[in-house]
Amino acid sequence: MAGPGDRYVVGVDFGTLSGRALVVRVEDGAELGTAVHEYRHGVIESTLPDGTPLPPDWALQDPEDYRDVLRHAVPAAVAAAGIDPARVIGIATDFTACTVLPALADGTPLCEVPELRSRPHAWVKLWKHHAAQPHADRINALAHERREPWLHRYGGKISAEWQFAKGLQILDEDPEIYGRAARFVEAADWIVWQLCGVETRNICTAGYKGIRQDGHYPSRDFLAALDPGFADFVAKLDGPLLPLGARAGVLTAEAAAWTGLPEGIAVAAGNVDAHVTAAAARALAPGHLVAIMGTSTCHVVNGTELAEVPGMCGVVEGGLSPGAWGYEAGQSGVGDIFGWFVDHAAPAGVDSHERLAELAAAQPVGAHGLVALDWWNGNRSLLVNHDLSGLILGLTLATRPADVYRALLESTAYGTRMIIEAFVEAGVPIQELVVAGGLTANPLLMQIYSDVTNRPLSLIGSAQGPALGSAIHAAVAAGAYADVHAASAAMGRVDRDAYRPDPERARAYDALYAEYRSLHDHFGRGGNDVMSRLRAIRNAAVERPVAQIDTPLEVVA
Ligand SMILES: Nc1ncnc2c1ncn2[C@@H]1O[C@H](COP(=O)(O)OP(=O)(O)O)[C@@H](O)[C@H]1O
Ligand SMILES: O=C(CO)[C@H](O)[C@H](O)COP(=O)(O)O
Repeated sequence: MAGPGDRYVVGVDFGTLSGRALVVRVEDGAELGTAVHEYRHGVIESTLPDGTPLPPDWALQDPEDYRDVLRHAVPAAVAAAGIDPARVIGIATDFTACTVLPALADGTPLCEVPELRSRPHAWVKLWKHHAAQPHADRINALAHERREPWLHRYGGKISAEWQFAKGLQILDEDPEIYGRAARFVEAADWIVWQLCGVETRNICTAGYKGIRQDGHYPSRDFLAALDPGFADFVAKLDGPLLPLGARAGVLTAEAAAWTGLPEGIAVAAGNVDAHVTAAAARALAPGHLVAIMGTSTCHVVNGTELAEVPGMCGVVEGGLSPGAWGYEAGQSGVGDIFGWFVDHAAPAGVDSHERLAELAAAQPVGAHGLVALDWWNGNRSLLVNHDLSGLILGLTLATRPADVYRALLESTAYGTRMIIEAFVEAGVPIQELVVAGGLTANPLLMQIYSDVTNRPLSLIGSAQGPALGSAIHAAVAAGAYADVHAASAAMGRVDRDAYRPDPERARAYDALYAEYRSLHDHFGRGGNDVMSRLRAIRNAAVERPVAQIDTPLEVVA
């Protein structure tokens, strides 16, 4: 219940398909009201809103959809909470990342410049835009050749999802758009710019999604060697860099009118949906790995020492919270893979998560005879290759939909186990596994993760982890707490050891995991590059107009 002397903060989580606002009491983190606003354009994958076609592997968004979240979800959350908006003292946001846009010097997205609306490269590139893989390959090859010192901070490879690959793709494919982009800005920072009218950059996206290490981006020399036109790319990225929980500015009159919140309240520095969740799960102490499981999974953990973990997304000082080395790894497809099966493969009658999970839960481990590789959306960690694709091995005439569904759930658990083992082997201790995100609602999935990793699983005590994490950062930015650690202790929630591994199932999974590992290495580490070849064949086929496909008409006749 809201009390008359209470103070509140608002956290806004910008996800892949929607934005959610949450009103939280500063003193104890109580969640008082929430609202979701679906993006009108969702993920723009096959054509721009005006019908301009997009090539394969593209994923764009419309920045106006983000402003609409401020206009709709924030006032609705405040109304649901039944509080007096005048008692809100701060707002903070978190975003998917690397979700990045080219903009004019004043922050206007290039896709909002009328003559540029039909140019695909003028739009926001969503984190899962995977068409920059050739550009990531070029960056990685040159960085290895030149032994660039920052490469090991990214597990030895920069991802096609990150800023430099996406920026280089723009330069390569639409140099005019590249030239018009005075700023190349993470949506995480752009939304803060919209709220407070001041352009800032946050240490988290600059480190993990840009390549900013030890105070520097890659050298001009390196960028010029990639492409002379790319030499000054960093000038588009640089800006006042803020630690997490810092105050970026105050709410402008315009943003106050959008949100219904008081003009002049604190606006926190930008942050990432995954990273901000660690504070909500009270998991900022070293060794508490948080897996934020939804469309994709991000794994974040603080460490006291700097270690190089092959295949991780990155390690950034202060990237998760000030005063520690924050590590990130991830799986690009998790809930999306289960969703694909339900929507496109499961027959009517068993085409719901609930029904498939119920049938799959009745099976002993291994009874389906299947093992799958969870690469439906490429592989972020440990292989960092978005040309990889999915595989299901062991199908027979006896295989039923629930068997495949279970194998897909398990495949993502094996992927997480690979990541945990990579951290531990590289000297980053993992003491606790905490799960957050929408997939915590699937008990079968949670038990499988506990059994496959042979670890107890703690669950975040909130269904709105990222939004609560943002609210915690808003409280710090507003000066209610000395730092993020203190705010997390007072406002975060975790249910410790909610799932425990069963020793027999864990043993059975060890055998299946060994099979997963060997398939993983075979298809992902050069044993057989068939997945890359299939991707190239597909790309050539879809890029060719149908009329040019060589149909052997005489044979058909
Ligand atoms: N009961 C379920 N079991 C497994 N996957 C699910 C279930 N319900 C939804 N999903 C999948 O989870 C994803 C949504 O997760 P969520 O955490 O809500 O979203 P986001 O990652 O965008 O924040 C979708 O990909 C959907 O297909
Ligand atoms: O890369 C990430 C964070 O670093 C996330 O995977 C990305 O932001 C998408 O998150 P979600 O699956 O929750 O929509």
